[in-house]
Amino acid sequence: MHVQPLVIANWKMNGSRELVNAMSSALGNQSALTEQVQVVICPPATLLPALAEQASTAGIACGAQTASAHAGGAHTGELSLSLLQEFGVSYVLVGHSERRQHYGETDADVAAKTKAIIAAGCTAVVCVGETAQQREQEQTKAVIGEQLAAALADLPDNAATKLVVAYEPVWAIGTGLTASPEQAQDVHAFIRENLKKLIKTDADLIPLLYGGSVKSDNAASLFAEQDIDGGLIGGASLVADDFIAICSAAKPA
Ligand SMILES: O=C[C@H](O)COP(=O)(O)O
Repeated sequence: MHVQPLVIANWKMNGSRELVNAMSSALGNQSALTEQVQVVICPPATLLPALAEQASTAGIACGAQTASAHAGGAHTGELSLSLLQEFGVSYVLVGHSERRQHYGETDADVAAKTKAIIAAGCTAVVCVGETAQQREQEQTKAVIGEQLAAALADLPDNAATKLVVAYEPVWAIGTGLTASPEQAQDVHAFIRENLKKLIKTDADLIPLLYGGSVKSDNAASLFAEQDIDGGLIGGASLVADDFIAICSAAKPA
C-alpha cells in the first residue's frame, strides 16, 4: 500500500434508511478500524441526508455515485456538486462502467465531471476497466491507458490530492468472477506508471482501488498486492458484517 487504505461502498440503486442506520451503527462500533481505513459510503442520493446525519459519529465519509459537471440550470434530474456538498458529499464516483454502458457517459463527460469534482473540492474516484472481449483480445492496457488519458486531461497541478483511480474489470462486476491478485496488480502497476506521466505532482499519493466481486473471502489477497490500496465494493457493501470484514482486510499489517 502507498497511502492510507481506502474502501468505498457503492450501493448502486439499493439500500434504505434502515440500511443507512444499520451500517452507520455497525461502523460506529469499529472506531479502531475507521481510524486506520478511510471508509466511504455512496448510497443513492435520496439517502444522503440520512447518511450525512450519522457519518461523523460513524467515522465515515459520504460519497455520491455521480454528479453533473454543470454548476446549475436547466438539467432536469441532475445533481450539481454544490447540491451534493450540502449533504456532506466529499467523494464522487465518475465513469463507473454502468454509467458508461447504460447511460451513455463518454470519455469527454468523464473528463468534464472529473475536472468539476476536483474544482469543487471533492475527491474524484475515476473508474476504468476493460470488457471481457477487450481482455480476450489483449487490449486491456490500451483501453485503460485511453480511459485514463481522457479522464485526466487538463487537471490542475495539485490534482493528485483529490484523485482516486478505481480499476474495475467490467467482466468482474457483479458476476462473482474476480481478477486474480496477480491480474489486478499487473493492471494497477500499469495505472501507477501512467499516472506518473499524466499527473506531474505527487502521483504516488493517488490511491488505487480494485473493484469487481470483492468479497470478505478474497479481499485480503487482493489488498496484499503492492499497488492495491483498497477497494470499491458493490454487492458485499450492502451487508454490514461483510463490508466490515472487507474494510478490516484493508487494515495495514
Ligand atoms: O462499484 C462497484 C463495483 O461495480 C463492484 O460491484 P460488485 O462488488 O457488486 O462486483
